[in-house]
Amino acid sequence: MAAISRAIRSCATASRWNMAASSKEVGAGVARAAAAAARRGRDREDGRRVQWVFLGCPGVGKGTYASRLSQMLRVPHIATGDLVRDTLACPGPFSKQLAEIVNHGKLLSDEIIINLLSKRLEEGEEKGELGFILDGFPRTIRQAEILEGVTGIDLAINLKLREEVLLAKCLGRRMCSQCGGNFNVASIDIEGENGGPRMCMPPLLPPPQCESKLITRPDDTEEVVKERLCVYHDLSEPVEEFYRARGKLLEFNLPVGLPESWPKLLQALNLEDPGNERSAAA
Ligand SMILES: Nc1ncnc2c1ncn2[C@@H]1O[C@H](COP(=O)(O)OP(=O)(O)O)[C@@H](O)[C@H]1O
Repeated sequence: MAAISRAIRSCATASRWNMAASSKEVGAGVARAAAAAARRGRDREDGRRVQWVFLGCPGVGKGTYASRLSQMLRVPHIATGDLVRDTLACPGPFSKQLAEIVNHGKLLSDEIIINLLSKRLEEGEEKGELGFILDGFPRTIRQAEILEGVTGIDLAINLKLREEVLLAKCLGRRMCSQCGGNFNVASIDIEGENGGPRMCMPPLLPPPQCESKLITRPDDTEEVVKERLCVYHDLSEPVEEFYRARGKLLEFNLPVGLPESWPKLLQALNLEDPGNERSAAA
């Protein structure tokens, strides 16, 4: 990890990322890569843990699924959006400058985001962390090239959901300012596409003690979410192709809510639900 964070930082600052390394692993089967990586993640004898990235539009649920998988596979869940929000919470000219960009739905420069990520990886390394699930990084081709040049990514999981659902989910997001819990007040019930089943997602409401303390992210307004979706299509969607060309992309269309999607995602990743493992062992 120390080597990775140092290398990422030096690539970013000196603009010397290794593009040659990026074409090495073309052809690895997605399912095989997923299964092998998952086995590594669950094998304590093997020093190597999974190194996965989550791709997908704002509001698709990257944070929810990345966080669940990271607990299951015992690797840190590193969300660059969280690193940015921690920085914004520290008052000063730098956070003011960042807020101007983030609250307009734009991406921060590759240099800024890579510095934040390198710092987080260094801190993790000091604590003995192994492997990672990145959420919200890479978001540009340049970020993907830098990452590929310094370490192997086993798998890129690309979550997909219809655009009108993404917008509703972002607008419904709430956080408790006291306990930090994440909720969603949106109640989604829309016609299926091409005669498919209706899409229903019930709200995830806060407990009574959090109700009066709910806050909304300043970048979760309709105008800014629409801008973030445009930025995703322009700058981040090409990253999907980057991993597809290397045989590392797992596309996953989220069926409906979490209870239905989670077991299907585990199935796509060749992972056993720990709940089922427990019942099998009993
Ligand atoms: N990899 C990145 N590159 C550039 N900017 C980033 C990156 N990750 C996060 N940010 C900034 O932080 C904001 C919030 O990120 P995140 O919580 O991941 O948003 P989203 O809900 O849109 O996926 C982004 O809109 C962007 O301004």
